[in-house]
Amino acid sequence: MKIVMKFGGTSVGDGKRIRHVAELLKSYFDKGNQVIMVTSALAGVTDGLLETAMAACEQGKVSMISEFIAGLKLKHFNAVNDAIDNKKIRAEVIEHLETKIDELEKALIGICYLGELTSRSKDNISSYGERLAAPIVSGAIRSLKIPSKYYTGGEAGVITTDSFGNAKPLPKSYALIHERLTPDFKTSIQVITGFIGENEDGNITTLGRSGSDYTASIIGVGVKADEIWLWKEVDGIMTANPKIVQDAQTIQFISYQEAMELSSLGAEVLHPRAIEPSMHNNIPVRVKSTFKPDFEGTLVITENKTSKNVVKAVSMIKKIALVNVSSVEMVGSTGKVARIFAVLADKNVNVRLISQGSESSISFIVNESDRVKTVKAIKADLGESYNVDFRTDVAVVAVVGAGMAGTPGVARRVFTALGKENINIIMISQGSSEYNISCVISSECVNTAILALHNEFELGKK
Ligand SMILES: Nc1ncnc2c1ncn2[C@@H]1O[C@H](COP(=O)(O)OP(=O)(O)O)[C@@H](O)[C@H]1O
Ligand SMILES: N[C@@H](CC(=O)OP(=O)(O)O)C(=O)O
Repeated sequence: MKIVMKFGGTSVGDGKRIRHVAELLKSYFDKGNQVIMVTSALAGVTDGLLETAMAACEQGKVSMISEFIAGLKLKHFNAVNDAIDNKKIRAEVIEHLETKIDELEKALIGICYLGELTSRSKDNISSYGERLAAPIVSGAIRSLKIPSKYYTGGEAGVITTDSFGNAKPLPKSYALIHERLTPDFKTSIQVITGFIGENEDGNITTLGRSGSDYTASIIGVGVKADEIWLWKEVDGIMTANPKIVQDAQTIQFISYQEAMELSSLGAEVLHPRAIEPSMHNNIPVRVKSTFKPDFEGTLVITENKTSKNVVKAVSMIKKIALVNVSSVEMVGSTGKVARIFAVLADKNVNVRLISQGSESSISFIVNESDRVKTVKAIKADLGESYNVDFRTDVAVVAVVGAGMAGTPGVARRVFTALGKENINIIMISQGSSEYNISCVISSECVNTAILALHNEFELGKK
């Protein structure tokens, strides 16, 4: 079988875990599978890079950069020592990392002096997490006597749009990936950096936070994989975030559509766009635990195998703002709502849920970090006769499942379960697919709400 396997940041969190990942890859390769690996950065590294770049821009302290670089070196050199036995390979990898880390240090010092951090330089800096991880993983595989090469996303053929921080692959990527990766497919395990691509001018771009899942899907389509496996720290896609609901269960089968809805409604287990390329090419996606390789996890496929559950999972979105726009000018006139969303699209604001209560008002959810930009943009474009305000003390809870379509009474059960816990529903939204019902509630109640909905739809242990 031809399998693209992606390992997340926790799975490659340190040298011991990388060694475990290399052994896992070898075991599948030895069984006669053709395996390509997509790696994330070591856990916490992307956050550290972005925080340091922001601090460099705002505070301009070069001393702070030396401290960060020392920590980064230690983390990666320790990982090399724990993951790779072969001394020659170790030395090669360390030498490569030294060069890359020096390059990164210079870039960060440049940001200090310039006091400027463009979205292009932000992508360049944040790409180092994966660019430091890939040589270690590839070295660990070679140390197990399996040939391996590593590539950045761009080198592998992931050529993207220019939208730094949120880039999408250009259609030509798929043929390029095929051309570049196929020759060595059978004889080696190739390691590709997740999360990053390259625009047509050769600048590094990123596919959005947690974008390595998306890379795996893109590479899977390019090499015409039989399956794409996303290895995680959890047992698959579960009925709720297992960190919040203790008796959350692994969902054995889920459709592409349901998985997409679930991830866009806050289940951090998948990047929201990760499923799209696989879905269009009908490639099954398996979500598995690195710590329990024999457990099957979740299979994401076209046809949803029948499930007696109307609702498959519950999810939540935090760190959001609820924006309300109202004006009498909206009553009986056309194009005003379109204009609001056109303004937001122009400012790159992602609108996550929408609800129109009456002709004179509309409410929607944006990421908390976009709240001020949103209000300013609407006021600037539509004028002072528009009343725009926001609140940030809110969260979204959602129930997701294809079985909801055409099944009466689901909304009643959602509202009753929340009502029993005295939770006030501020806004409701349901897509016409009827695959989800989402409610905006006070953020203090979010965990209680998730538990109440998980119980109401009997998603826990039977
Ligand atoms: N419905 C869900 N099922 C499984 N995990 C979930 C769900 N909702 C949120 N999560 C969280 O998603 C994370 C996924 O695992 P992780 O190994 O961190 O993935 P990655 O490193 O690929 O981003 C876990 O931390 C888990 O708590
Ligand atoms: N390292 C990137 C990309 C990624 O996908 O990471 P992870 O697989 O650990 O979510 C990030 O932190 O956003």
